[in-house]
Amino acid sequence: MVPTPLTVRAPAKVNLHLGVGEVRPDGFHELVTVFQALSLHDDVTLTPSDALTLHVTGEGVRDVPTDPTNLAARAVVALAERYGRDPNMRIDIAKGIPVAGGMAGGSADAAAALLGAATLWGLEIGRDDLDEVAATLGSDVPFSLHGHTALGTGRGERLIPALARGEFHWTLALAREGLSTPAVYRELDRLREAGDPPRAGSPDALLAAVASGDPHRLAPLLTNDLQAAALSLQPGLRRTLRAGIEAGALAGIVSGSGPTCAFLCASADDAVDVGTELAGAGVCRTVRVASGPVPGATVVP
Ligand SMILES: C[C@@](CO)(OP(=O)(O)O)[C@H](O)COP(=O)(O)OP(=O)(O)OC[C@H]1O[C@@H](n2ccc(N)nc2=O)[C@H](O)[C@@H]1O
Ligand SMILES: Nc1ncnc2c1ncn2[C@@H]1O[C@H](COP(=O)(O)OP(=O)(O)O)[C@@H](O)[C@H]1O
Repeated sequence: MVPTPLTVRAPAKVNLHLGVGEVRPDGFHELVTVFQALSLHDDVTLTPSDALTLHVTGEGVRDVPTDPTNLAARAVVALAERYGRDPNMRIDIAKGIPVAGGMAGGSADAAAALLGAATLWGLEIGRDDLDEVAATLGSDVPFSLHGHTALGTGRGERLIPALARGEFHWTLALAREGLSTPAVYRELDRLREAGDPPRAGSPDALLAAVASGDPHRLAPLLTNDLQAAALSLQPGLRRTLRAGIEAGALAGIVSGSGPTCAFLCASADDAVDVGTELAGAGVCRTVRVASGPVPGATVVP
């Protein structure tokens, strides 16, 4: 019998608010963050096989490992070990999320692989069990499973769903080179040792703005403590951020650890206009438009 493949789609994210606290004894930083899942996604297809193999196509394939360090492979192995299953399968990843772009592409693949493997094996486990395995794979993986808009605390893995009304429209400027997440956290630590860069306050006003559905109210509240560190490592991003505002975006922010810049726009049409101007200005590798919030990892019927 020919094995039946199963495809799971998982979204990119942007941090609308990213407050970075102190370094914990385990090396992670204490976070208060508001995630939003966006309509830019990876598709992960699992096909039962007699070996665990990986095949990657699409955005940034050159930089995605096809060995057991790939987060989707690690997800399948972690779940197989926990529930006594055979991890052998073919994993096909169609990437739409920029690699090392601060948009949780690897986490999306891990979340998709977890949900896919649990579905293929018919595991009767709850979301809590899946969340527990997800958090061992990366701080952002639980959010990639859940999607929508959520407040994240701890190292980002403890989630509380947040209310969001309507649809927010984004233009994303993808950079030529990626940024390493640990390097950006280290750069923030260095900047904080050398001075006292401003810190994000409480996310309460931002959460109220997201609930109102009004992008004009949300725009001035977008904040990211990692932005100063990302700009310090890639100073050219300042130009990208300026160009997006000049093109008519309501606000621009580095997405998570960067270097993708995310621009909040007043409408879907504005997002396309901002993208066209940014592409013409030569300040980024390429542009995408996206909207949010969208659901987390979902089996594609
Ligand atoms: C910065 C954020 C914002 O959402 O995402 P990206 O922008 O990279 O997608 C996350 O904190 C990244 O989450 P994720 O990419 O899952 O990171 P992990 O694999 O858990 O950790 C990678 C490394 O980042 C640093 N790290 C991560 C999370 C955290 N709360 N404190 C940290 O200091 C640590 O150096 C850790 O070893
Ligand atoms: N399935 C995967 N997709 C993308 N990157 C992966 C994957 N598995 C491992 N990685 C590695 O994880 C690192 C972080 O990539 P990614 O998750 O795309 O970015 P970010 O952490 O900035 O959101 C990259 O250096 C990449 O080589």
